[in-house]
Amino acid sequence: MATILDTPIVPTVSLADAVRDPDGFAQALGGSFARYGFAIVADHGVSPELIAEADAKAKAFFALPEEVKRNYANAGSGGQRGYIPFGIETAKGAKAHDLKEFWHVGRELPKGDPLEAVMPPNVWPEEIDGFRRAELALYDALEEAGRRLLQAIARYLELTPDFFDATILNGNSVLRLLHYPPMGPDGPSIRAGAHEDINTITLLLGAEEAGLELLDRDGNWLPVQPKPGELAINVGDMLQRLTNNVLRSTTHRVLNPAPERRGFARYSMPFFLHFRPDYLIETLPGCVSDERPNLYPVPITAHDYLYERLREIKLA
Ligand SMILES: O=C(O)CCC(=O)C(=O)O
Ligand SMILES: [Fe+2]
Repeated sequence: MATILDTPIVPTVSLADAVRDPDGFAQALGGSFARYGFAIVADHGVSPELIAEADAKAKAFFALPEEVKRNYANAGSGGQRGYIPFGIETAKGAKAHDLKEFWHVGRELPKGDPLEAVMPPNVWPEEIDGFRRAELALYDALEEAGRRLLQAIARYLELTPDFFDATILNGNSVLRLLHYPPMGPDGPSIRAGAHEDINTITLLLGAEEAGLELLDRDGNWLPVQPKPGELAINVGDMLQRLTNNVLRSTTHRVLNPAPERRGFARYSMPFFLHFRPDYLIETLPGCVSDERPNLYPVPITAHDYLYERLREIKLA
């Protein structure tokens, strides 16, 4: 049988180019969002050692017995911190829950910080040595990569390049460590139902195991196939709203792979980059015109918007 060589549909862009040719990179990134609603980014500055360490600690946690993991299910924080067991998150409007368990890491705040009112404290599994250090290091590195990507997005939108820096300072960003267990050959076909992300942009690591698909502007489901270590980036609802849908929040889902890979678990690590809670999401004037009237005339803070949406996916 002839081998079909898979050429990834969404092309890879290199964040290293942002230093050499900031405008060229901004156009490449923005063009990928315009065409696919996703971008794949190499040379993002998050070191392979850091990724491997964070991944190993997450896997060690998920390998713990269910009753131990449940000690970290932190019902009081609206699903924003600690362990979220199987059977909770349900894509908006979907009947079946997703086949995944996950862990949420949030921002570490100095004691007494006023933001404690809206950002619950982190919890840490005491069974896994070095978990806290590894996950916080990845959180910081992904936040910095996200800031650099937003500088390119600002250029693409013809804003000053540092426009987003202040909007994400102390943002309510969340690192999600995900585990989808292996399935039998006859298992269900969907690992995570079709959804959009709520936040500003998402930086996803660990999507090299097949299954992630995006819904493109023509209504086709296309595979997202980053190579190991590359980041898959998508725009979330908050940036869609701010840009009056110039940048679209792309629907995506995770399918169970072909039967021969069904016996493998999927571990992925999306970083949901958020605006700071008091940032007022008010349509950018440059994204409104006669042909594109303002779809969101009433502004909303990032915090209020987040909680509206978390209730819809049964996390709050
Ligand atoms: O597992 C993945 O690769 C994607 C996860 C995802 O889309 C999400 O958790 O929002
Ligand atoms: Fe997602």
